[in-house]
Amino acid sequence: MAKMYYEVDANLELLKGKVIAVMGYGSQGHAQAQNLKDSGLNVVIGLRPGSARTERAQAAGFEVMTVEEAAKRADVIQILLPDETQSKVYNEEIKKHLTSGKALVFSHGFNIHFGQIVPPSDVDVFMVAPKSPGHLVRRTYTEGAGVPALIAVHQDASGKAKELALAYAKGIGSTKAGVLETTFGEETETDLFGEQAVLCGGASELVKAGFDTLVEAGYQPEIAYFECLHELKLIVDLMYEGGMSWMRYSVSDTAQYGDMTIGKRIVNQETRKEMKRVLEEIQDGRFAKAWLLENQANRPAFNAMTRNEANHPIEKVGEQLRGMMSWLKKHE
Ligand SMILES: NC(=O)C1=CN([C@@H]2O[C@H](COP(=O)(O)OP(=O)(O)OC[C@H]3O[C@@H](n4cnc5c(N)ncnc54)[C@H](OP(=O)(O)O)[C@@H]3O)[C@@H](O)[C@H]2O)C=CC1
Ligand SMILES: CC(=O)[C@](C)(O)C(=O)O
Repeated sequence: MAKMYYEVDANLELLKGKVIAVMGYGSQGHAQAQNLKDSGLNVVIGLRPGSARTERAQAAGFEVMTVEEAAKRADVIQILLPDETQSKVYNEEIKKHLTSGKALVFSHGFNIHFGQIVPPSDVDVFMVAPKSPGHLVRRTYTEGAGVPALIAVHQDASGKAKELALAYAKGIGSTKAGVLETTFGEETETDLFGEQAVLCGGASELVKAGFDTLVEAGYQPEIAYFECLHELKLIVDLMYEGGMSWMRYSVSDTAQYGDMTIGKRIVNQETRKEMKRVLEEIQDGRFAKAWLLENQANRPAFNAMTRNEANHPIEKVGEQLRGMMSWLKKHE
């Protein structure tokens, strides 16, 4: 069993007295910056002039400046910009200020692993990757808890890179939940695979296929939504709490029998073969190349697919039903 690191394994004092620049104030940036600040650390925010997030960051008590200014002032630079923009911003605004003794931090290994950013050898380069969407990184911290995170060291110029990574993980609350050590390559390839084949991609296609099957057979769209999306969260919550066995204990035996007999027809051997092909395309860089080229072409396919997905009937039905479920926690 891999070693997990917790509060006692991390020393926040290593970051006290250092200026931490969080570049970006989006899903991860707003959460990590606020958590670090609430942990008593000195955080500044780097954003592009005119960013819509500037006011929100200032309202949260942060000094906001350009990425270049923040990089100049910082001892620790956390790049929480979109993966596809990090290389350009790094080369134009960060690289020149990444002087000896500083630390460069990431929450996803994409740009290091695929050679889009190549830092100088005299700086620490490490990762602290929360295994959670940013908004839950913040929500769990405010509730006195934390989300699990991965750490990885790419360069250890100071001899303390891992200790600094653990201190940073403690600053965002993750040592309350548990921190696992990995490599930039393992985090990058498993994270890309997870979000494509299981979490976002696999799950949304499974939900839409189920919803479409029921609606096309003439059942009410509301019923299809409750069955295929609303209840999926509840079932996954049970898996999260106690594994497949706890979920199967909690659901009816009828459901468990159907689960164990029909499930393998839905996610079958062909699905597993396709998952292996998806992983190969991640490992050999084909996905990374497609994503970087898509951005260089100003995202024609990304924009078209986003528009088409937003028009799927499940989105309208879901919006109407969520409005009726007053108990549902609305996202910030
Ligand atoms: N989303 C998540 O839950 C997770 C994300 N990660 C990783 O965290 C990193 C950040 O992702 P995420 O938080 O989702 O990103 P978001 O898209 O939510 O936020 C990006 C931030 O960067 C700013 N930004 C965009 N372009 C520029 C630019 N050229 N110059 C300066 N600032 C810019 C945006 O502000 P504006 O556009 O207003 O300028 C925004 O504040 C990525 O590496 C991602 O892989 C890791 C784990 C989970
Ligand atoms: C939340 C997370 O880690 C994801 C899905 O991989 C991402 O948003 O990058």
